[in-house]
Amino acid sequence: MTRAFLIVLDSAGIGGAPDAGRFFNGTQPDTGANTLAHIAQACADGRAGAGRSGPLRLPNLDRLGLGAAIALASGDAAPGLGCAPQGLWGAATEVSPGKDTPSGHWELAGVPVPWDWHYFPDTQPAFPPDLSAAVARAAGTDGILGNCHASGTEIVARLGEEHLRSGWPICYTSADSVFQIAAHEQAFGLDRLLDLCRAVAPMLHDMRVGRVIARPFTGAPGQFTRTSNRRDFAIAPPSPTLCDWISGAGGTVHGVGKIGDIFSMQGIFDTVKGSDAELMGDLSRLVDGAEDGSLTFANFVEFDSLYGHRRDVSGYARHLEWADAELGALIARLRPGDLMLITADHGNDPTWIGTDHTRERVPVLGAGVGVRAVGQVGFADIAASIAAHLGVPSQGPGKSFL
Ligand SMILES: O=P(O)(O)O[C@H]1O[C@H](CO)[C@@H](O)[C@H]1O
Ligand SMILES: [Mn+2]
Ligand SMILES: [Mn+2]
Repeated sequence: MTRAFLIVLDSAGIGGAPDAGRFFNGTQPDTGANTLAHIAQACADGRAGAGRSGPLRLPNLDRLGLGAAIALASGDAAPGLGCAPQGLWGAATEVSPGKDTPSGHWELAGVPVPWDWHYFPDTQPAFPPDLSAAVARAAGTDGILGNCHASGTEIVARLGEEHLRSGWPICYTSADSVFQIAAHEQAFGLDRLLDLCRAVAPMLHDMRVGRVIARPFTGAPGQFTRTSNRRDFAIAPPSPTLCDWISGAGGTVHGVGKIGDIFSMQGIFDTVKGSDAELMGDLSRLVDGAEDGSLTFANFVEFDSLYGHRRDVSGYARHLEWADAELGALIARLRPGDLMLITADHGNDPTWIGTDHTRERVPVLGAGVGVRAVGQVGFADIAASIAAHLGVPSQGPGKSFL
């Protein structure tokens, strides 16, 4: 009996990326960014006391080797973490030329990104006129709102009322290769928003823009809130990923959270979506019920979307402490032959300047294979290791660390 669980804590980086100086938040390079170490430091210094208090408490992740992984990746202090590891632990470095979710996940699944993404300039307007016109045409409106770099919650608060008045979709981008469309679920219509994103996605993908993201929101002016009906329309991976290797060999791949969107469902048998709390329930059911030979591939996005981009240190710390307790309970229920790897796809340091992701190494923490220091590895080695665990040939550049 062998099964694998690959869990991505979206944006839970641990610093130390050797190429961080080539990635930016505004004009400031990401050199020195360290999502988890800086959160631990803020907690220890009493700067993360909203809804929680004291040092960062992650006993289950630390027992696997989180504190040791942070020290290995960056040498930065992470107060409260750093007990003697009792699991598999190491730090992974990305080679893809992007610090976004598809780049990270594809490389974790054995496929580094072979092209340079297209990014929109931080100018107003940010989008070329023919693109804005094509989006308005597809929406059946006389124009679009936004047309700039923005944080999603900020732009909805600023332009939501005008959106209700004009009916025009709010289009914005970021330091990532994304084209995001925000619209009111009831006034504009959720299905209409999803249809619009689906319609314009091929045009954006042809430009090598990684994702078109539907950003539905609800509520009245002054209290707009985004809903969990977000949907990512991503470019398909350039070559077969871990999901295809496994499904091609007859295994089942279950997606939890954004995984189906990130891989355009390629090689994925089924997928569930919802809040992180709902997804943890889904993951728990799969720990009980996933088949022999299967991969359960889960993404928990709220670290990134609710706390990292919002630069909310206390919120990020609370979510980490919640996830630590939940994952600890799941680890205790693993069966002989199960491998659970816990990692991340990029950083999003909530103590950093700006609102964008940060280029960082990520933790590699494993349960089910005893105590093992795997050292510095590559993202693609994670795919090779899971393939090896499941007895499936690896088709990527990575090497198994098992
Ligand atoms: O500010 P919000 O809308 O959350 O958007 C963020 O989420 C996008 C995708 O993860 C990033 O590119 C960033 O723009
Ligand atoms: Mn991500
Ligand atoms: Mn993000």
